[in-house]
Amino acid sequence: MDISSGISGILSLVQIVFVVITGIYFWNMLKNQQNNKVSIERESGKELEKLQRLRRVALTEPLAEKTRPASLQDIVGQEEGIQALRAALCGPNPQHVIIYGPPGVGKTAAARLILEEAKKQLLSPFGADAKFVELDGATARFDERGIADPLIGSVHDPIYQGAGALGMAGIPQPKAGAVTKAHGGMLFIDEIGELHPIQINKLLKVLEDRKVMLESAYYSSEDAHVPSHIHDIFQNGLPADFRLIGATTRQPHEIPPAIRSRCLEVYFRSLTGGEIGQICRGAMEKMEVYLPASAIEVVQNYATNGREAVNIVQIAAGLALTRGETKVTTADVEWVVQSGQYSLRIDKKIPAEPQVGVVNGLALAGPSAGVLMEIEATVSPASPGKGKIIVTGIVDEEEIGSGQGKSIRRKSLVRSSVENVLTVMRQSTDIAPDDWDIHINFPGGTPVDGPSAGIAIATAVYSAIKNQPIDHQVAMTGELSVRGYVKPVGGIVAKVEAARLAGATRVLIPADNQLDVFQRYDDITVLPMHRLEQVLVEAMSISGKTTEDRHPAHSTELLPAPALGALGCD
Ligand SMILES: Nc1ncnc2c1ncn2[C@@H]1O[C@H](COP(=O)(O)OP(=O)(O)OP(=O)(O)O)[C@@H](O)[C@H]1O
Repeated sequence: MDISSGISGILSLVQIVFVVITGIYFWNMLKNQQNNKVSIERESGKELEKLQRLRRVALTEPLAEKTRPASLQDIVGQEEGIQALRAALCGPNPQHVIIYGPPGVGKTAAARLILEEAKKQLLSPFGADAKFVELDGATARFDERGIADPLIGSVHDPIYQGAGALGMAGIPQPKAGAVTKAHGGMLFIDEIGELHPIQINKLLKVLEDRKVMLESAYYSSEDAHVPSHIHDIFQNGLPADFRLIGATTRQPHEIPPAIRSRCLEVYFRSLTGGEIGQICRGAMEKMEVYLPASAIEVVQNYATNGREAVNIVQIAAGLALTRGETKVTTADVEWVVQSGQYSLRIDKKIPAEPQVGVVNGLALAGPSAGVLMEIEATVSPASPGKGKIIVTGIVDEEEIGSGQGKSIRRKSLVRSSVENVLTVMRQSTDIAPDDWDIHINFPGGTPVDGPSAGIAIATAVYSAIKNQPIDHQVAMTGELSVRGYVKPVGGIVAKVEAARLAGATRVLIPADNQLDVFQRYDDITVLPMHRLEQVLVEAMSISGKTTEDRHPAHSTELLPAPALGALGCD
């Protein structure tokens, strides 16, 4: 055997060993892959089985869903608000809307139903498949890096999206947000006042453009690997033509003006005890249980809104149903209000009889929640020109503009109103307020502020000094200028409504606040006031004559100087 044949033998052996090793390597690799596949399939099989087991479990329909209003007619007490919603959204040119109102009075329920109502209209642009998309402004936080934004949408860049096919190929993927999901339908943003200012700005841009433009540093219009639909999205935007319904428990002035100016503003009001009772009876029927009148009365006394009413009925019904009964007892409801620590609801009513120095003022307890607010004044003689003023039950000082980088502290507006009242009296009347110690009180435990109590404060002080009672069936609201003019105030509809619900027969409002809708009320007369003299005549005329007797057709002309001879017209 020569050397060369020995070498070639060794080489062949090495080759064989190499081939065997490579073969074993690939065989192992295949086996591993096979094993992986089998274990993934086994794992996936187990998960699927778990999922199917979960899907087979179904509880009965929750009582909260059973009691949810199924049509706009089921929503109690919000006729005006629903009419405004219909006008805004059910016509041929629907508008964006913001619904203001206290919590739990039917804002969400109405918004959820209005799209279906709109679809019934022949000229409505909403198609049969138009979607209603909901988002909660309080939880819809966006990511400042733009990686996730449930409202506007975002781009999953390859670096974040993992090893999917498009990610591997380095292609950014646009992800639609709620504005695009709502395209062609309605986008409902509950608690819209809680959205971050940047989100509001982005939303405004979408409302303006009716589409969303998305950006990514990973996108190149030249890249031939990018699929055409992604080119299309980056170049033309994602469609986002929808109508916005925002709901908020905040006051209108707390909502950014830019969004307010693009929306029709709709107000839902707080519910009366009677309306709470009606909601209670509706819930009872839907839950197929029975509550005696005394139990409904307990709910009426403790629930301050529709949601609380329905919750109390649900828990009380739960107690009865677990006993195997469908009759809910008054004791069940009492137990729920005690254990739930509900507070007794106080529906403010007008006083039983005329009193000296006590006047029914009107205030706002929310954007569309008016309340009757008693204002009382007492006086005692002081040394001439040395009288003191005490004002209690008010906000002393308030901070405004906080949270927006700048805040200022200002003196209470009620205190300013008191000073205006005294100026008017000093200048134009035969009474000298500086000769009296005057105590003005706003009872009720909730500090009040705002200028709209001006005419009420003046009436209370005037009545106390003159020792002349004020008609207990009159309520009033209006700012008083230092020259004795009655200036307009906010929330007039809610305030008139509160006066009406409290049992007032006449309500005095600034002439500039007069609305046609007030003519429709048949249980209260709304009288427009220009000057304080008119206010005093109306407030202190308790001879039993009606307003019609005194001023036919509710004349808004300036009255002659009042017989009271106190305040002169200027
Ligand atoms: N006016 C109403 N008429 C009938 N049911 C009502 C009314 N208001 C509230 N409810 C009941 O309370 C539930 C909750 O009401 P809804 O969510 O509509 O209130 P909301 O005003 O949107 O409150 P929030 O501001 O807290 O979201 C409803 O599903 C309904 O069962």
